[in-house]
Amino acid sequence: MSHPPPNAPILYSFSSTEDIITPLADFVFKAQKEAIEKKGRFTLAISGGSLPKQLRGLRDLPDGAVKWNKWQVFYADERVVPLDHDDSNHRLCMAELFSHVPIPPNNIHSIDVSLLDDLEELSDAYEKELIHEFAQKDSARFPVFDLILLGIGPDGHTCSLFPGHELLAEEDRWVAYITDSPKPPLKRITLTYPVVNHAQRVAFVAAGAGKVDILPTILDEPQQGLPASRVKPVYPGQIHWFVDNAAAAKVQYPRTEYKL
Ligand SMILES: O=C(O)[C@H](O)[C@@H](O)[C@H](O)[C@H](O)COP(=O)(O)O
Repeated sequence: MSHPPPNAPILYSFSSTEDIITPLADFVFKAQKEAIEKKGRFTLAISGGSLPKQLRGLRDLPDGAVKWNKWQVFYADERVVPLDHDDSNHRLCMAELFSHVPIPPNNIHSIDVSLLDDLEELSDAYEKELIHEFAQKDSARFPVFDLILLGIGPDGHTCSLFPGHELLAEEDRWVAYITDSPKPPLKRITLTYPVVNHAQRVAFVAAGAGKVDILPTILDEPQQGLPASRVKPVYPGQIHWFVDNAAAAKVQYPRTEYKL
């Protein structure tokens, strides 16, 4: 059976980093509304960096608009550190977003910190957490997240999938670990491409001049195979890029206007 080719990414570019906040909140809001109407729940994976802060528009939506109790949140990648450590993506997401909204703590799936010394066990346990959420309810080979929110590094990495790393070729596991991250901390777990590429939607957020030299390679020369370019959700999955003009200054890829 042949599958249609992946959808082309949609690029939205805004005047400033600040101007990303409202459309991004609108986008996440609509994604959760559609998912909850269809299936009664919203599954989200989220990474760290500046992304959690850029989601602050969600905090300003009218009370009751976001059905926080229907959200199931996983981390697209996580540093293998205690949950209150400065490097923890969970700590960051709690501080920037989740501690400000009425989401039940059990709906936020953090790593099992009793397993910090055994990465194999830790990533297996996180995979089991995903299986519990997805396989029993959806019975698919790979989880289909309603939305995965990602950043990119200046080297084109996304999640903890780094250029040239053997994990780029992982085809089976849902969650994998690395002990040799080129960027500290060394130890991380990450969702793999089969999971990222089965999502219904992926949204990348990239802002600031620090991304200006890598974005053209990711968007205009995907054949170079940088980790972020390898995110190609199977049809009908769709990638959306939320960037600012500083980051997109050298990108040729056509822009689309975001409609609120
Ligand atoms: O894993 C890491 O070490 C970082 O979290 C990294 O993946 C970050 O998310 C990107 O570099 C985007 O960073 P900004 O969001 O700050 O641009």
